[in-house]
Amino acid sequence: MSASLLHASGIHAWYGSSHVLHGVDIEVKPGETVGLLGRNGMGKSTLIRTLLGHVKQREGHIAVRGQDMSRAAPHQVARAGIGYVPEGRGVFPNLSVRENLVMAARPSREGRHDWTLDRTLATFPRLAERLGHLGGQLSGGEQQMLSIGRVLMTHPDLIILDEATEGLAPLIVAEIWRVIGDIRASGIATLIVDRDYRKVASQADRLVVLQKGQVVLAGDAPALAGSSELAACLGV
Ligand SMILES: Nc1ncnc2c1ncn2[C@@H]1O[C@H](COP(=O)(O)OP(=O)(O)OP(=O)(O)O)[C@@H](O)[C@H]1O
Repeated sequence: MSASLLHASGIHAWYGSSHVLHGVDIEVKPGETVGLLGRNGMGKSTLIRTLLGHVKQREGHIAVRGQDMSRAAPHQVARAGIGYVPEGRGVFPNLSVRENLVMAARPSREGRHDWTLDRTLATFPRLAERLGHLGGQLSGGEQQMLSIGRVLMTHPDLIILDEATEGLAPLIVAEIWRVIGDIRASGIATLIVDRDYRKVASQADRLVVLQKGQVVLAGDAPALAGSSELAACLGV
């Protein structure tokens, strides 16, 4: 078994007195695609934000490549090679597309810098056509692409995508999934939350399903996709 890229165990998280995660275990191996599923409000975003260091009221153990990150701040997790495409995007509205991309750029921990501006623009031809536009002038889909492009230019080993296709038109959704496929093919691991559970199940190597802040089902995606167990957990 290959070593973990991200390994979290016994994760608890709270918002004030509200106890949201109850001892979650999750692992992502190098290059692996893990789909995180669950109905609304089951704790997916909270788990992601806890792994990234955004939720301060937390317990449990988080390691990146074996290094303890249980109490790490978000910038330390990012520096360790964990990229995040947040729900609701996260581009600078007053900077141009080029500035948004170039500002984010940094080599990987080992000094790789293969995700150049040119490669990123080749991945997102729409952004290439809008290099001088301000982030705030872009459509929702273009902002999402810019958000993913910014993360790629940080050379992460893992990209966490939280609802990357939410609220977008079908053609744009298809383009985002194409890019997610390219990202996976390039060897970057992904942790994906998306409402389209069938799509997630068809793209992922493994699935983890949350219910009320606990893992209720986990396993190989091909075995779980289309299973009655998965349907029961998701209430579909
Ligand atoms: N900032 C917050 N403060 C207080 N409670 C919160 C906060 N964010 C989320 N919650 C609550 O925590 C629980 C888990 O929410 P979370 O957003 O993690 O679920 P989710 O599975 O990502 O759902 P969704 O798909 O609706 O985003 C919910 O009960 C939600 O109301």
